[in-house]
Amino acid sequence: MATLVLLRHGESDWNAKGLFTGWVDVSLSPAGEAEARRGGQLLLDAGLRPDVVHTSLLTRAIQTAELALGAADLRWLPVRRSWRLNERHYGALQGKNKAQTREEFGDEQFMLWRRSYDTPPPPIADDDEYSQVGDPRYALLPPELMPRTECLKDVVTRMLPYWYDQIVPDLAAGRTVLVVAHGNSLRALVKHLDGIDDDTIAGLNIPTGIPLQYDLDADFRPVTKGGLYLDPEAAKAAIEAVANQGR
Ligand SMILES: O=C(O)[C@@H](CO)OP(=O)(O)O
Repeated sequence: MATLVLLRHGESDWNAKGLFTGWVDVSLSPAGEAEARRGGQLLLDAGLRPDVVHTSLLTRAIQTAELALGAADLRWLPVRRSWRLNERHYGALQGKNKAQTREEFGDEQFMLWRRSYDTPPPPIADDDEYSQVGDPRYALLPPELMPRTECLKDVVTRMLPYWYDQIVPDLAAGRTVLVVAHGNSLRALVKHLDGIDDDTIAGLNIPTGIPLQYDLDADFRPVTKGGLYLDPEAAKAAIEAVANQGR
C-alpha cells in the first residue's frame, strides 16, 4: 500500500484580501505561515514521514512546503516542482475581488466561473498587470501550453501527466509522497483519485494548511474514498469558509 499526502498551501495575502489569485505569485500571510508550520506538526504527530515532496512553481506552495518540512524536521527531503501542479489560471479574474465580482455578475455566473467543471473565465490579456507571459519561471514551457485562463477540466488535463509520470512512479517505488499545491490543482487530483463526477466536484473544497492522507491500493486508488484529514474538525470549518468566499 502506498501513502500520498496532499497539502494545500497556507492562507496567502490574496486569500486574506478575498482576491482571485490563480497564477499570480503572492506570498503566504502571517496566518498562512502559521498554518504551514502546523501542517508539518500534524504530519509529525501522525507519524507520517514523506520520502519525497512535489510542489508547484508558485511561492505560496514552496513556502508552505519549506515551513511544514521545517516543523517536521524534514528540510533535507528531495523536492521536485512543476507548473503542472500550479493553481488554476483564473484568466481575466486574476486580481479581482471575489465579493465585488459576485455582486457585479450575480451568483450564478460567479459560481460558474469559480466552481463549474468546464466554464473558464474570460482569458487574461498578455499586457494585463496580472498576466504571467514573460515570467522567467515559465521560460521553458512551450508557448502553446501557457494558459491565459483555465477551467477545472483544463487543470485535470495538464495535471494528470504529472500524476502518472512523476508521482505514481514515486509511489510505486514505495515512497510516501507529499504534494504541496493549491485549492484547484488539488481538487483536480482528488476528482481523479476519488472518481468524482463533473457535477459533484463543484461542491468539493480543499482547506488551507491541513494535510489530507490517502492510502492507495495497488492501482493507486484510495482505499478509503475522500482520504483522511489529519485534523478533521479544523478541516470541516475551513472547508466551509472556502465554500463561502465572496459572500
Ligand atoms: O483565487 C484562487 O486562485 C483560488 C484559490 O485561492 O480561489 P477559489 O477558491 O475561489 O477557486
